[in-house]
Amino acid sequence: MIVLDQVTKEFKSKKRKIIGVDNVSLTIEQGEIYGIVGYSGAGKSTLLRCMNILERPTSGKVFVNGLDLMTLSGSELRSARQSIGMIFQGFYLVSSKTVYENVAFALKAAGVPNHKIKPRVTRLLELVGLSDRAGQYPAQLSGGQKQRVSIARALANNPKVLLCDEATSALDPNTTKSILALLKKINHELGLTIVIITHEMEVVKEICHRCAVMQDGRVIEQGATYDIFSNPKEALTRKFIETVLDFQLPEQLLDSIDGKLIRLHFWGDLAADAIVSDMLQNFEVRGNILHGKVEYIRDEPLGIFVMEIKGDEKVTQDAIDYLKKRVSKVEVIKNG
Ligand SMILES: Nc1ncnc2c1ncn2[C@@H]1O[C@H](COP(=O)(O)OP(=O)(O)OP(=O)(O)O)[C@@H](O)[C@H]1O
Repeated sequence: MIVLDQVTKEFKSKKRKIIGVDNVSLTIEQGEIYGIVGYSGAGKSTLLRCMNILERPTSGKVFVNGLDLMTLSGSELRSARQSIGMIFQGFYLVSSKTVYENVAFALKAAGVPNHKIKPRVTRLLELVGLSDRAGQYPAQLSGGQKQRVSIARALANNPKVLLCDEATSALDPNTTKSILALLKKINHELGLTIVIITHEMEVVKEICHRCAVMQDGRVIEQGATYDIFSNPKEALTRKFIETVLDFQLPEQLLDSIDGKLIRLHFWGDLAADAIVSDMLQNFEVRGNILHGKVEYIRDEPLGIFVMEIKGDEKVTQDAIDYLKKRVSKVEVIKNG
């Protein structure tokens, strides 16, 4: 479990003071995958680095697994960091060492006796799907494979927490998916708490149980990923969501619509088609579905349909009221 209590990080240069993280309080539960999303400069990296005191907060408290990290001495902090693994966008593998040696190095540095190193590295390479690459050098690996080595290295000393700094940002979409699947597996099998910072909402949608949105050093919105996707409160959150769930209709089509245009949200397992066809049978209106899609947030369905309804004003309103009682959310986008 990670608790950040009113954490602020200021950077001072001769000329000015920059606030990287501004009074952030967050609780990340043991065993969850937590995403922190924001544009470049929002303070994500700084916040993540405050979680293992690679960046020492100017004020506030940081607790990881019950330890108050700000009060630890240098050597206590080094030992506490063994239970906090970290991976990066740039992998940071040692190019002159093989895959096996890169992982073994983390164990040697932690003082693990030699006879325990080989079985441990073998198990870790198996876990990340690289058993057949042990003797290869980083230059012989793809980006996804390099990230797998860095995950094995980060897990070497059995951490309870894994911090991921834009871990998939340098990878193509398919490789990103396979690395996210690996992180999901590790979270599930080892019960590891995973914190991911990213500017890609797709990453959050795919694997995060909960997430926070950052802007100008502050957390402006946080919650369960499904709630954030289905009912975002802040304009910036909506903007991030639109990068994944794009329901914009072409201007030309919008101009040609003379009925009422509505957007229907179906949360969970509501049967969208059945509800819409019931409405059309019960009310004398014509309906035309212009856009309809079911997306999966982690593994939970979220359906969004955009439709035009035409008919007598009163009957149309009754039809919309009928829908409001049956679907999760109805928005009138254009009044016609
Ligand atoms: N060492 C530093 N010295 C001075 N300013 C810094 C330092 N590190 C970060 N900052 C500033 O703090 C703010 C937050 O930066 P940070 O790197 O945490 O943002 P980010 O959301 O991770 O962005 P990116 O994805 O581009 O890394 C920025 O204004 C940045 O310029």
